[in-house]
Amino acid sequence: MADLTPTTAPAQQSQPAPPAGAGPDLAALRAAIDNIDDAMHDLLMRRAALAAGMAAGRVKAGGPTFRPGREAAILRRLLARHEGPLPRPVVARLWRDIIASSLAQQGPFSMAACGAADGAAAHAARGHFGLLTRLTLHPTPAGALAAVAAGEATVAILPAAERGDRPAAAWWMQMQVPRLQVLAALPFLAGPEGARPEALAVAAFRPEPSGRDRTLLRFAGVNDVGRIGGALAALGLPPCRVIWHHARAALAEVEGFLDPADPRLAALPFSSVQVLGAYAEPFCDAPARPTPTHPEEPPA
Ligand SMILES: C=C(O[C@@H]1C=C(C(=O)O)C=C[C@H]1O)C(=O)O
Repeated sequence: MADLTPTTAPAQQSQPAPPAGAGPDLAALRAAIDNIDDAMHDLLMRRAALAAGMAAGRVKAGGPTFRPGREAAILRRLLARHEGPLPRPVVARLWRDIIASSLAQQGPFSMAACGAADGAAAHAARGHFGLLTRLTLHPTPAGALAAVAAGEATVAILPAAERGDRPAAAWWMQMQVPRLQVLAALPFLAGPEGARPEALAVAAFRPEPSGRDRTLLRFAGVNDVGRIGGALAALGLPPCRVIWHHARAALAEVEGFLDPADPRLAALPFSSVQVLGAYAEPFCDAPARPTPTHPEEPPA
């Protein structure tokens, strides 16, 4: 691990003199912060060069540059090891911006969200892919999906499906699969346990597992939606959630990353079951453990 202990060596010789009254401790701490900033900046430049090199060197062999499963695994690892006063949402914010910039290093990347600029989908899109990623707004989810299908945007950001959505809002019923797939849920850092994703990202390629995933299954022509949960559970796929629509369609969310060729799907007693995609299970936030500044008092 890098030695980040405060040193008195200034990072730059041209620092302004500390204000009158500021003691040597303040100057030493500021010098330590300057050294850390330089070290972080060096590492960020090295990271960006590696990401840019992946695209330039065709390491990805023409496959998609956007790999949400890998992104989720990175954030999950960092959030799990995180401690101290820096809030976890800040860690997620910083890395989402770093990753969004590395996507931009690797080729064109843009988003199509439905709704208004201050709407939920645009907010989730900006939160996940940063302020600098190109965003186009579409009046309907179908418009955002059409932009991705036409290659005008890399990902569509759509509100997460809810029971009782009007037909025009229930985009999952019409989405063209397998060409389009759900491959991420936003935000990755969820609120307290049980919080649902605000939005889903859809693109024209297959999702990849992140290690902890959920798969979305679309059922069409369903006469008795009440049978879906039991039928899935009987095959070892108990759904976390089933939502349905009066047009005899249902959307079930199951634990794990399911391959569309998984034989259990063909064994389901429904005429049409399709994998709509999968996403990394969001990380549930818990208060960061504070770093003790004093040795703990022994119990009385
Ligand atoms: C660097 C990569 O490309 C993208 C950027 C990532 C990053 O900045 O860590 C991770 C996954 C990809 O979406 C990669 O595939 O590893």
